[in-house]
Amino acid sequence: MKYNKNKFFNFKKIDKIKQIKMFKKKIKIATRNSPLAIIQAEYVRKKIQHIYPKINIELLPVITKSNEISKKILNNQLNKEIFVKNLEIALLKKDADLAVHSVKDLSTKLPDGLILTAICKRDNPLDAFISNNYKTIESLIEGSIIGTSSPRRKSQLLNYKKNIFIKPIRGNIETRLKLLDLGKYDAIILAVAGLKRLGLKNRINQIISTNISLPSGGQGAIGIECLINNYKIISLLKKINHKDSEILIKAERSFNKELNSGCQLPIGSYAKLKNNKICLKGIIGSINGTYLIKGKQIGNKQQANIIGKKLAKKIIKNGGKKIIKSFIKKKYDNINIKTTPIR
Ligand SMILES: NCc1[nH]cc(CCC(=O)O)c1CC(=O)O
Repeated sequence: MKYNKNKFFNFKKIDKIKQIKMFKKKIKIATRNSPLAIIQAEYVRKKIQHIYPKINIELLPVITKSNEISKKILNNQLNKEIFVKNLEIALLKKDADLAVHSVKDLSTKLPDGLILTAICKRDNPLDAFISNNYKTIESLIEGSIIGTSSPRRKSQLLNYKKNIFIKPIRGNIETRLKLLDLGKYDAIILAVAGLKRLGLKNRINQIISTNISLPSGGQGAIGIECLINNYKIISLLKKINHKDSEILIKAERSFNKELNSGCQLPIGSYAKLKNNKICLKGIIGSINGTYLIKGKQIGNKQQANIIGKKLAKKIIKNGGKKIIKSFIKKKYDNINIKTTPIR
C-alpha cells in the first residue's frame, strides 16, 4: 500500500471552502468490535449528535476474522495494524464515513486518501499498575511476574526493577484482568484511559509516574479518521476537534514518526502544555531495559511537528542510534535475559 505523509488536516483550508449547510441524513462510524472500541465510538457519536441532533448516526462494528489474527506474541503490533487496516478499508470502500481509533494504535503513516481529522479531548495518558497482591509498583518483590506485551512497558519496567519477570499477555482489557485474577501474573500494566472508559477505574492500584513509565505517543486520545476529500465530514469533525489535544498528539506522533516506530521498538513520548508551551518528553529503550535514552524538548504551540523531530534527533544522537541499530540487527542486549517462570 502507498502511504502519504501523516499530515493533520488544515482546518483553515476548509473554512475557505463554501460552508456546507446540509449533511446527509445518515452517518456511519466504523469501529472495532471490542467493548472499549464501542464505548469510544459511542462517545464520538454522542459528540456529533450533540451538535447535529437531526443526523442519524450509526455504528458499524468491523469484525476482524480470527484467521487474520496472529497468535504470535511478537506480532502484537501486526495485530493492531490489522484491526486498524480493516477500519480503513471500510472508509476507502465508503462503507463508513468516519473511523474512530485509539490514537496510540494508529500508525504514523496513514494510507493514501485518508486523514486523521480530529482528536477528542485527551483523557489521562498514563499507565496504570494493577495487582491483587501489591499496592504499588515500588513494593513488587524479587521474582514478581508482570504481564505486558508492550516492548515500551517491558523495557522501562525492567530498567526500573531488575529482578522481576515480564510475561506476555494477550486479549482485550477484560481478558487480561481475568488472567490476573486467575493468578497467572502478580501484576499487569494497562492504560489508565481504557480502564476509566470501561468503568474499571477501581481496578487501578496506582497511576505510574512518567519517571518510571513514559506512556506511548497518543495514549489516552481518541482520533477520528476519514477520507481526505470528504469535506462534509471534515467540517463536521472540525467541531469536535480539541485543539490542545491535537497539538500534543501532533508533537508525540512527529517524534514517533521520526523514529519510524512502526516496528516493536521500545519508545515512549508524552507531551503536555506548560505555560502555554509544548513540553515533550521522549524515550528509547533497549529490549531488556539495560539502556534507556531519555530527552525533553520545549517549544511553542505552532511548532508541534518540529519539536517532535528535534527531540527524536537529539535522542538518536545521545545513544538512541545504537539501540535502533542493535534492534534492527536483532542483536538486542542479551545481557540479563531472563526466562519467565511458568504459572
Ligand atoms: N494497545 C491496546 C490499547 N489501545 C488503546 C488502549 C487504551 C486506551 C487509550 O490509550 O486511549 C489500549 C489498552 C491498553 O494499553 O491498556
